[in-house]
Amino acid sequence: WPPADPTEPSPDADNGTTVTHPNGTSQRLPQIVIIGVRKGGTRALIEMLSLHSSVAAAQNEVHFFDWESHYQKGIPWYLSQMPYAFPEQLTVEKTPAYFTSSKVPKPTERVLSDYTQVFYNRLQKHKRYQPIEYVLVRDGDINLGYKALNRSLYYVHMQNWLQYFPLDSIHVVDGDELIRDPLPEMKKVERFLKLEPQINASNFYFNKTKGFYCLREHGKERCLHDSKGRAHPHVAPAIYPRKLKLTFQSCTSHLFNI
Ligand SMILES: Nc1ncnc2c1ncn2[C@@H]1O[C@H](COP(=O)(O)OS(=O)(=O)O)[C@@H](OP(=O)(O)O)[C@H]1O
Repeated sequence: WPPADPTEPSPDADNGTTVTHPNGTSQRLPQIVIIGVRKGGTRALIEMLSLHSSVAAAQNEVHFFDWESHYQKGIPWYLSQMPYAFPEQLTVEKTPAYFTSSKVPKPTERVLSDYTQVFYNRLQKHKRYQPIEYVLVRDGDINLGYKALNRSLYYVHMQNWLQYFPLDSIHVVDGDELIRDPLPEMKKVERFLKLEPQINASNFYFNKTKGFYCLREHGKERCLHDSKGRAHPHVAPAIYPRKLKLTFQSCTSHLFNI
């Protein structure tokens, strides 16, 4: 399907939530949002979900709810970032940064507020505050100010999402399983989204060179970009203090309790 063209004029449909193309496709706000977690396999998930004929995915990360400069552009801009989809298709976008952004889970008020304000308030463009890069361990203790570490505190971030979204509207994909054996994980996603079962074993093949599963669609094979599945640097075990391991353990158990 033709990707969203940001140079096109803003949509002016009645409610601002659909733009129709002559071939019967339209841009619609996403029914599915992959909120994270960063480096958790979100690109693999959205590409694998796109194998389903009832799914149309936004190609790029949209960063609508977490980047003030995008958010200020309003719903019409968000809509313009969406793929053209046939009526029976679900639209999906993925922005892993949503998961850890404290303001994002509270969408209704923000969206309504934006909807009324956006035409009147385009004056200010804020640049995101760039956090200082912290190190993993500081003074022998865990540095929770280190972003990469903080993002891993799933329990903390999930609490925030659960304040505004019922648990049954959230599906957790196991990123390790998505790497090890993607098909069962994708079948669970299909079931959660109530999609007709369609993704099957022939959609995946293991690529020995890449060391990951790649995708096969209509006879065409493709792997994820080279930036996905890179070798990780070796970290000396001494850098992990005991406390760090305990923190991860407790987070994991909370996540499983959800
Ligand atoms: N099939 C397949 N092919 C390649 N990579 C795969 C696949 N399935 C999951 N992964 C894992 O996805 C990790 C990147 O996660 P994200 O796409 O969420 O990263 S990002 O936050 O959008 O940058 C990426 O992390 P790295 O291994 O560190 O590159 C992969 O481990």
